[in-house]
Amino acid sequence: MNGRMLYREGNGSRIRSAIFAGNPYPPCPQPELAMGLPPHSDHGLLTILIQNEIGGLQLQHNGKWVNVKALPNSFLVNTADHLEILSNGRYKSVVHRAVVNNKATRISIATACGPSLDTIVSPAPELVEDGEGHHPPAYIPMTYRDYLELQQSNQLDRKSCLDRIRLQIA
Ligand SMILES: O=C(O)CCC(=O)C(=O)O
Ligand SMILES: [Fe+2]
Repeated sequence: MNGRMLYREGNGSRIRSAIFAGNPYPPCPQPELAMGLPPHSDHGLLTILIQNEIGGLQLQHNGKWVNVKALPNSFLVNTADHLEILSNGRYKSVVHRAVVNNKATRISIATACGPSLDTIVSPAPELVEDGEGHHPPAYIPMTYRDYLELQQSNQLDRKSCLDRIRLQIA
């Protein structure tokens, strides 16, 4: 069973949040017919992932799925949705998924590091050019709380949450 837990810490406007997710993937007799975790990108700024030595994480790169080697005693850091929004699209949120195997249990613990739930996440003003309009804001501002609710709702119509707030730039 997967578990998620929200942790908040800080004072005044500098409150931050971390959401821990424990993901166990038991062996599957027909791994080619199953998916451990479907393709998605993470909310928050960065995700820190710890995993045991059984591989299974794949990243999407140039339209292909690439296996991530599970290095012992290491943290893997993924860029997530709010870093893409804050950087106005300069840093892309990595799309990833977890596949299963028929030999051993894989375990991962992901920590999504984000702002406080009331923070309105929008492109940083320094990265939005108003004069010549080279980099107009590319995402609709939204509180972290509303973003989490949208991501967990059934209103995404098979789109990613990021696609729902991405503005079409002419
Ligand atoms: O198990 C993994 O490697 C990925 C976990 C993950 O993507 C998540 O919890 O968001
Ligand atoms: Fe993830």
